[in-house]
Amino acid sequence: MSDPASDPNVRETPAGKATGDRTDTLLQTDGLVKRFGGFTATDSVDFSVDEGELRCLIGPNGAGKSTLLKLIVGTLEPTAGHVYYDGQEITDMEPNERVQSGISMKFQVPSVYGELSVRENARLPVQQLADGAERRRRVDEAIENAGLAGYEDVQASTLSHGQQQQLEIGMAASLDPDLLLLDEPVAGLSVDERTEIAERIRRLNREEGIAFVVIEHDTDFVGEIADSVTVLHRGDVFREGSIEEIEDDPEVRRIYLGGEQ
Ligand SMILES: Nc1ncnc2c1ncn2[C@@H]1O[C@H](COP(=O)(O)OP(=O)(O)OP(=O)(O)O)[C@@H](O)[C@H]1O
Repeated sequence: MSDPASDPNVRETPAGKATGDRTDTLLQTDGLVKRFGGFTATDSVDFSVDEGELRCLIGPNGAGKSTLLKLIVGTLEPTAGHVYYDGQEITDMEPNERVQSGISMKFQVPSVYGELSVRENARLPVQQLADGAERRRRVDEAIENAGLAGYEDVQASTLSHGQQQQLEIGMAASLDPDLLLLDEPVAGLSVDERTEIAERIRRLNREEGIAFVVIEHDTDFVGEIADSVTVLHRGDVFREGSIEEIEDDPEVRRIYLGGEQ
């Protein structure tokens, strides 16, 4: 990564991180707008994540949560606004470059290949690595992080839905990210599977120092894992705070329970 302070083409973050006075802001969006035709999915979103922070993103259906993550990982282009990561503007950076810079994402739609084995799946994200020993280490680490040691040769389609989600999280983590974005990683899972994934996420956060943004609807799960919570509503940040502050906020209750979306 180039030194932003010496590169005149690199735009500094609004927080001024790109200079010598580093803050611990890892990701920041500034006025991020995404329109689909005449519909505004995200409306001037200012959102930030600190290094090593575990932030959950909640909000009613259609609030713009998935859209915001796709804008951060670069699979959608913003209509307006900026994205900064580790002190540099990445708004125009290709998704694969963002991955190399340390942003990884597990999408809402499962992307494990059922006809491949666990090990073959785990090889996919790291197949570009030239160093064979490093590649094998990352594959083993992905399987270990997914809690699937002993399942290496099992066909992925025979895994439970929870194990497949864990495999995907392990694969996303094997890219050695500083920021991992997870879109509803426990949707449709049993209580036990959710607990296991909560532990997995917490361990990656504490032991590997990976910062997370996790989209999740279930506030019990959010309470188990989150350092902080952002509520998105009608495409913009509505509230930010601890899970206790968010749960006690009557306006948040109103947008969830009042049927207003
Ligand atoms: N490719 C697209 N084309 C048109 N509209 C879209 C597109 N993607 C998303 N939208 C719309 O943008 C809005 C926000 O969608 P998004 O998926 O970001 O919401 P969300 O908060 O993640 O919702 P959910 O909790 O239901 O997954 C929705 O009204 C959705 O229909």
